[in-house]
Amino acid sequence: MTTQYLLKDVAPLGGDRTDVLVAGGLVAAIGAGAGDAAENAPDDLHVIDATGMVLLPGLVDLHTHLREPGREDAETIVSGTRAAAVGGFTAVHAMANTTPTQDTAGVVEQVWRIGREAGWTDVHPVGAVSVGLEGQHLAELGAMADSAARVRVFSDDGKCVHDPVLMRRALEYTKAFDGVVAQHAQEPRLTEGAQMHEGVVSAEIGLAGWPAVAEEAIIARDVLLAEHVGARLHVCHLSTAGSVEIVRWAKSRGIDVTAEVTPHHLVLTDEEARGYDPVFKVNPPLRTQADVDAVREGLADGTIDIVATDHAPHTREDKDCEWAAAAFGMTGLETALSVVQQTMVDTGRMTWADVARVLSENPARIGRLDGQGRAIAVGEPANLVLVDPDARRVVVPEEQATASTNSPMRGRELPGRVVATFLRGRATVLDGVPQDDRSSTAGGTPRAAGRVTP
Ligand SMILES: NC(=O)N[C@@H](CC(=O)O)C(=O)O
Ligand SMILES: [Zn+2]
Ligand SMILES: [Zn+2]
Repeated sequence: MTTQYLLKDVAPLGGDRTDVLVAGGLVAAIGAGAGDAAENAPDDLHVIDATGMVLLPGLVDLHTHLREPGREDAETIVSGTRAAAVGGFTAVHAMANTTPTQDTAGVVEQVWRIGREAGWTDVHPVGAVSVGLEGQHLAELGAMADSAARVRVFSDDGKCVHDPVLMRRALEYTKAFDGVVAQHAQEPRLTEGAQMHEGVVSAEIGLAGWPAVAEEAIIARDVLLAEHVGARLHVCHLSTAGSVEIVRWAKSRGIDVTAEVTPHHLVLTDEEARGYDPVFKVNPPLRTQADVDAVREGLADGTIDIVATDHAPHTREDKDCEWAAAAFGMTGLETALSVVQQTMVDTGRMTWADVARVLSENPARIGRLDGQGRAIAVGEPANLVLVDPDARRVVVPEEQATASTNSPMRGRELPGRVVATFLRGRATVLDGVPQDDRSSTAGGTPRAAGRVTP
C-alpha cells in the first residue's frame, strides 16, 4: 500500500483554496471532498495542512550541471538531484560538459540510468553538439536521440558553438527529430581572458571585461541561422538588455527561438565583483542594473520563456582562490524558486501561474518531456511542489543538499520555502526534508547522497 497525501486548504497556482489528493502516482481528486476519494486505509493517508501554501507543478530545470561523470568531488548525480528535489524540481536536464563528455549514446544512457536509479528527479541528459565540446565535429546526435535517454536538448554549454557551419549542421540535424540546440552565446575572441562584465566596474577594479556584444552578436547570428534552417533554437542564460531586444525582435519575426534567464541574473549585478569574492564569478557575468531590469521585464512579458538555474557546483579548491584563478559558476537549485518569488512575484510582476509557466510548463515543452510541466488536474501524474510563500530563511550553503558551497545567496534572507516535492506521487521531500529512506512506488527508493557506483 503506497502512501496517499491529502493537501488540505491548498491554493493550486495561487488560485482558490481547495483540497488535493495525491494517490496512485496521480492527482487523484481535487475539491472540498477530495479526502473522501482516499482508499480506505487511514494509516496510509498522510494529511498536510497546507493553509496559505501554493501548489505548483513540479519544477523542471533545463540547465543543471551534475558534474558526474568526472567531477564527483563537486557534485554527483545523486547529490545534485537530491538538491534539485529540495528546490522543488521533479526533472532536470544534465549538461554535457562532463568528463567524459556526454557526446555518445553510451555516456548519456549511463547518466540517465543513474538518475533513474537515484529516484530524486527525472534526469534528462543534454547531448553535446560537438565531439568533446571541441567545436570541430558534430557528435552522434541521432544516436543520442534514439538512445534510452531520448535526448532532445543538445548543447556545448560552457563553450559556444562558434563555427557557423557547425551550428547550421547542428540545427539541421536536430530539426529531424524535433530536438533543439541550446547555445552558450559567447564570442570567443571578444572574451579572451575575460573575468567579468565589461563596464564601469571592471574598469574601476581592473578586471578584464566581457562585453555585452560578445553575447548579443552570437544570439543575433543564431536566430538568423535558425530562421534560415527553419529549426528551433534555445538561448542559454541570456544576460543583457540587448539580448532581450534581439530575442523579442526574432519572435516578432516568427523565428522559433526560446530563451532562458538564470535566477542570479535576475537579482545580482556586477557591483558584487568589487569585493573580489569569486563566488560572484560566473559565465555569462553578472551585468548592470539596467540589464537586470531588462531581463525581469523580458521574463514578465514572455520574451524570455523560462528560468533555468545553470546550477554550477565547484569545489572549494576551484572557488576559494584569487578571482582570476577561480572557476566560473554558482549553485542555484535550492534557491531558484525563492529568487523568482522575490524578484517577480513579491514585486507584482508575475503571478504563481506565471511561475508555473516559466519554471515548469515551458521548460518541459522545450525539452519535449512527457508527464512533466502539466496542469494540476485529476488524472495527471502527481509531479508537484508545495510552497510556503510566507516563510523566510537565511541561506547557509553548508546546510544545503548540494555537495558544493558556492552559492551567491550566502547570508541573504529569501522568501518562500519548499515544503514538499512529489515525483509521480512519491514524496521526495516532506516538511522541507529530503526523504532518503522512504520506500517508493515508482522509480526506486531515493538514494542518500554519495557516489552511485553503477
Ligand atoms: N555558468 C558557469 O559559469 N559555468 C558553467 C558553464 C556554463 O554554464 O557556461 C560550468 O560548467 O561551471
Ligand atoms: Zn553556459
Ligand atoms: Zn551552464
